[in-house]
Amino acid sequence: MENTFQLVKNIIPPLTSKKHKGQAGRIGIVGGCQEYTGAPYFAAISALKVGADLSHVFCTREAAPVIKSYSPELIVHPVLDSPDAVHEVEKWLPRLHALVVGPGLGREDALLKNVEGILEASKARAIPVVIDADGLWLIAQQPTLIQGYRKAVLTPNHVEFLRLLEAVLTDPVDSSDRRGAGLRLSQALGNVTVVQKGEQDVISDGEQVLECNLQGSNRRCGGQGDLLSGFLGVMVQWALHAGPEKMNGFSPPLVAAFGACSLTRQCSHQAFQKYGRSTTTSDMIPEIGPAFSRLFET
Ligand SMILES: NC(=O)C1=CN([C@@H]2O[C@H](COP(=O)(O)OP(=O)(O)OC[C@H]3O[C@@H](n4cnc5c(N)ncnc54)[C@H](O)[C@@H]3O)[C@@H](O)[C@H]2O)[C@@H](O)CC1
Ligand SMILES: Nc1ncnc2c1ncn2[C@@H]1O[C@H](COP(=O)(O)OP(=O)(O)OP(=O)(O)O)[C@@H](O)[C@H]1O
Ligand SMILES: [Mg+2]
Repeated sequence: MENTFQLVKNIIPPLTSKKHKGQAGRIGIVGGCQEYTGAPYFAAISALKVGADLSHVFCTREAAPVIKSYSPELIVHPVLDSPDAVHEVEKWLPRLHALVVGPGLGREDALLKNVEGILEASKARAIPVVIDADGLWLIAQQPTLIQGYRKAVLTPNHVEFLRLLEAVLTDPVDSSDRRGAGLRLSQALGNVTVVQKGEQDVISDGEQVLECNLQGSNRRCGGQGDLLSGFLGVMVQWALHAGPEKMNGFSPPLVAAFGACSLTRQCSHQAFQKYGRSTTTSDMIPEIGPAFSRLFET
């Protein structure tokens, strides 16, 4: 794993006085509905805390005031359930470096239809997309939406991964062979990167497999995956910007995913050392800076 940490270090843009606001990352989160406001908040704040300059949330009308009230740092657009949602998001796309689609999105048909349009518009502009949570529900219904799009990264948990396997692979596959199953799924999706979260995170782009088994914690409180998706939104565009020559033969999304997984686990580890059983995802947020320094700035 040591060498892979070096690859992540190579993609981190230096902090210098020569840059203007926005150059380290402008990220959009697509998600947030009546039931779920925490998930898009976690994804959006983690993007900022890892180093993005601006973090936008595109959510439903009802969810917006709630998400805004969590943080003055987020830019919140209450557009996702509007009749022209796709256009409302599309007009921001030229100003965004990456999208994270799914945290707290819910599964309402009308919203998923809008997200379909947003994904098509993002692909047309070659914008990297991280797809998580209910975004993966949509992909399981319609895998062709991201088929062959190498700037897409999927971040399924255990259940979401099994759902994708079932939807995408025609032959039976032994899901207990996590490396083999991840490789097969990625290949079947045309080399979309797949991050299988779990006791070890298994990451594959259909050609290679990386595993992240950095010590995390035994707390499984909700929201940790949302933090991961926000980190990845930022890191995937850092990695693509750094270019393949800095990757030692790995693809940029693979290196970015390894970085995001490591950082999530390190934050979980540090928060658990302080709060033990009472650790929640909110306790991981103040750990982002120290965890990042520890892993990538030493
Ligand atoms: N504070 C919030 O607003 C949060 C909202 N969330 C949102 O909640 C929505 C549903 O996400 P879920 O992740 O619950 O997905 P699902 O609704 O597909 O539920 C998966 C279920 O499987 C269970 N499960 C997880 N790991 C398992 C394992 N290894 N073996 C067996 N069962 C397992 C979970 O407890 C969960 O009940 C998404 O929109 C998500 O973003 C979550 O991100 C958590 C935090
Ligand atoms: N058994 C485990 N041991 C150690 N770390 C784990 C374990 N399971 C998951 N993780 C870590 O927890 C983080 C979130 O993964 P998880 O599977 O809980 O995602 P999720 O269910 O999508 O979370 P969320 O509640 O945000 O939707 C990842 O960094 C993953 O590495
Ligand atoms: Mg999740």
